[in-house]
Amino acid sequence: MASTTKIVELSLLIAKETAKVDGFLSRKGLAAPSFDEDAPQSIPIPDESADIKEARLAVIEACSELKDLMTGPKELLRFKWTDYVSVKAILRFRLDKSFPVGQSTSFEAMSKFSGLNVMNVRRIVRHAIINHHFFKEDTPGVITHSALTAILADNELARNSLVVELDEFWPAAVRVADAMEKWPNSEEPNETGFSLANNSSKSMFDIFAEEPFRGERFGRYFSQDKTADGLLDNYPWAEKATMVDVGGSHGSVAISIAERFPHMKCYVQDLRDTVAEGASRLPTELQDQVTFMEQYVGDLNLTGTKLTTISDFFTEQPVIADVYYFKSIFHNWADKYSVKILQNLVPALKKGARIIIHERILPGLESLTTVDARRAINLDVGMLQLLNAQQREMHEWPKVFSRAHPGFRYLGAHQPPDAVRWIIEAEWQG
Ligand SMILES: C[S@@+](CC[C@H](N)C(=O)[O-])C[C@H]1O[C@@H](n2cnc3c(N)ncnc32)[C@H](O)[C@@H]1O
Repeated sequence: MASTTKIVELSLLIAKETAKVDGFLSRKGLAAPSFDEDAPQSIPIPDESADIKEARLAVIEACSELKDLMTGPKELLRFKWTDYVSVKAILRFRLDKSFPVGQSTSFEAMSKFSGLNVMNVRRIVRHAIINHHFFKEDTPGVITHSALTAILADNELARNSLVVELDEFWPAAVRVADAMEKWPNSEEPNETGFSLANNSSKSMFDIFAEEPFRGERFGRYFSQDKTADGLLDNYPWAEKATMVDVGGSHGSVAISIAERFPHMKCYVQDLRDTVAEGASRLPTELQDQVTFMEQYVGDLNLTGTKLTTISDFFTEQPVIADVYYFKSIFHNWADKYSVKILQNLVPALKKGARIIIHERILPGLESLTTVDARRAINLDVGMLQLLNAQQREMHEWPKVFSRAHPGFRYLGAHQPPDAVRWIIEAEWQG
C-alpha cells in the first residue's frame, strides 16, 4: 500500500480538525467564519472548550504548511516585498473612514475624499483586497467594507495599533540589516534599525519622549494589553502588602491588583509623561491604594541638568516593597542594561523581597511549529529592530539574575493556564 504523502496527511488533518470547529459552531448556533462586514470579529471559543481551541490552531498550522508545500521552494523564494504598502496608504489617507459601514463607495468618491487620483486609489484598494481582505469589491468598481475594515471603523485602538505597526515598527524592520552592519552585535538601544529609519542617534524611547504625538500613540498601543495575564490568580498576593509596577505605563496591572486585593499598596513607576497620564486617569476610589510616582530628583531650573524621575529604572529604586513587578520590560533591553535595572533595585531590597518578571519566554527549537512559538520568535526579532533587545529562553533567566548580583536567588518560572506570559521569579537573599 502506498504510504500517505505529507500533503495528503496535512489535508486529512485539516478536514478532520475543521469539522470539529464547524460542529462546535453549529451546535452553539454561531455564524460560520467569513470576511463579510457584519461577520463575527473572531471565533468565540470559550476557555473550557480546549479541544476546539486546539483544533483551530492545528488547522491554522497545517494550512500554512500545506500552502507552502503546494507553492514549492522556488516560488516561495519570491517574497512579497509590497506587502504592507496598501494598508499603510489606506490608513494614511483614511480611505477606511471615507464611507460608513453598511454603505458602498466608488474609486472616484475615495479619490475625492483623499485627494489621491483615481488610479492610485484603485491600485491601493485592490492590493489591499487581494492581499489582506481589506474592503470587498463583489461588483466591479463598487467598494464595501469587509470584516477587517468594519473593525477599524469603530475601534480606534485597533486602528491606532495598525498605524503604529506600519508607521513606526515596519520602517525599522527595513533598516535592521543596515544597523547590524554599521554597529556589529550592538547592545545599545540607539544603534538600531529604528534609529536609522528615524535618521537619529537616539533610542526609540528617547525619540518618542521628544515627540509627544508619537509617544502618545505608542502608549495607546500598549494600553490595549490591559490583561494581567494570569497574574492575579496565580501569585500569592494575599501574603504580600506592597508592590512596585516598574515601567508600569498607565498602571493597568497595579490597578487590577489594587481592585482585587484591597489590602495591597501599589506604586507605579514609568517615564514622566506616562505616569502623569496614568495618574490623571486613576479612579478616585483607588487613590489611597495606587501611587503614581512622578516626583523628580534634580531641578532643571537650578542646575540646568537633565531631569531624572525617581521612576527611572536606571536610577536607584527608592521604594521598599515586598514585590517588584516588571511586565514586558526586560525584553526591551539587552543583557547589559537588564543587569543594570536589577542592580538598581538592590539598595531598596529587604531580605525575602521578590522580583517578578512577567513576559514571554522564547521557546526552544523543539516547539517552533506552534502559533505561540512563532509569535515569540517574531517578537524577539521585533525587539532587535526597535531596541537591540531580546526575548530570552528559559535557561537565560538565572544567568541574568546571577550576573546582576549573587544576592538574587532564582526561583523558577511558570506559565498560568491560557496565559502567553510566564511568571519568572527571584528572591533577594542579600
Ligand atoms: C513595553 S512597555 C510595558 C509597559 C507595561 N509594563 C505593560 O506591560 O503594559 C515598556 C515601558 O517601559 C517604560 N520605560 C522605558 N524606559 C524607562 C525608564 N528608564 N524608567 C522607567 N520606565 C521606562 C516605557 O515608558 C513603557 O511604558
